[in-house]
Amino acid sequence: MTLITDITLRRILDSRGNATVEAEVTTESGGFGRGAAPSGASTGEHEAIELPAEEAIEKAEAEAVPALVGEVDAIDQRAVDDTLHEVDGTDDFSGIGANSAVAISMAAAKAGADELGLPLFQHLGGTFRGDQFPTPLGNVVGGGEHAEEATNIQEFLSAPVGAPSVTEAVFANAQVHARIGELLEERGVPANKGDEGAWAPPIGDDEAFEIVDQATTKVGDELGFEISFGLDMAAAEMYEDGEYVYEGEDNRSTAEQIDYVAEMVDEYDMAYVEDPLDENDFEAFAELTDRVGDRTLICGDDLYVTNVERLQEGIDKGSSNSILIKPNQIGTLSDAVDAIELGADNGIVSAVSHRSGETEDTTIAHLAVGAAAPYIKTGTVAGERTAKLNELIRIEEQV
Ligand SMILES: C=C(OP(=O)(O)O)C(=O)O
Ligand SMILES: [Mg+2]
Repeated sequence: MTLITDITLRRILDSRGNATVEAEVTTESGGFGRGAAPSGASTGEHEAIELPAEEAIEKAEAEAVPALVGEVDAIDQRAVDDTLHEVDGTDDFSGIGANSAVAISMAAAKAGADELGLPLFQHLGGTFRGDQFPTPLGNVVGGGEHAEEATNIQEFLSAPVGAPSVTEAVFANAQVHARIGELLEERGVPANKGDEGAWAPPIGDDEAFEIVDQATTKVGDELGFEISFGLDMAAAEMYEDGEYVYEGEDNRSTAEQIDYVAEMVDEYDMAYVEDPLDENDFEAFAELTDRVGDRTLICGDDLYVTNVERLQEGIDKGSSNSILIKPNQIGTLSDAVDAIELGADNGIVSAVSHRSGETEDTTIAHLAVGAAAPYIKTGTVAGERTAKLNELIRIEEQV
């Protein structure tokens, strides 16, 4: 037994400058772990509830800390996460806040790993994990809820599917990002950056497709392996009164949206499309997956919110062949792993993901390796993004 002996919660800054929750967990024999909650901007309607940081801390200090300290073994991640659910008493973590829950869950996992003297990915995944690395999906151009006056589509993602190692894939995405900067400059397009460090140029989606295609092809040719690309359309954010609203273009009906995405998949041979349709439209997702799911990944983020019940509905309806995994959408690492495993048992490919508001926390890099997720989406260049990417490079060196 290695009981948790202390939990400290505090407010720290996230990458947008907002307050978020950081947790520190200490165990009986000196194990220590620290975890911090990320925060989304284009959040799904069905996500677990993030409370204002101060309130989440107060509630967790009153309810969760006394139930964990001196009571639960830090190595037993299921027991930690079950306790968080019990004391919260709701099905969406609105009692203590999903931000407090996920920070404690991640800090306890790290304390457990420290206690065992194991890297976190191995504590999470077990002895036989650590030999499969995710392909990093790198946000290189974007707009939507992540940047003003930029593309309608939230994220254009470099996808180095042919990279021989995760290290080479990480560097490839950085090179694509740099190449896009040059292309924008050549075109005289002034480009700021969005919340995740992707270029946020004032151009239409069509031009962004062209530029990203050009950059991924060029860098892929230079490096000698395939770099495809993909999208996060975050379509729930565009969906108003039964139509997908595109600034500067005609709106699209659901049928037109499906046609548009299917055409773009084939025109650009895209590897991945996240949230192409509204977060409640399991049926439209299924129609699109039926059309193009044999040649690309159709991924549900806001559709599933890392929730096994929603994922089961998607499996039953054939809505997608991929799921995005965000631990803070559901509140604990155990719930996130359950979603990855339910997906894997049903041929659904997982992509473990950051949020647009992030911290230096690197847990998701370990989660992706420990759970053998085929993809990770965690940005390309900004410091809170490279924290995870650099951790993947270190993990690859260790195994
Ligand atoms: C990372 C994303 O953005 P956010 O964290 O704002 O939901 C996303 O939509 O996949
Ligand atoms: Mg998304």
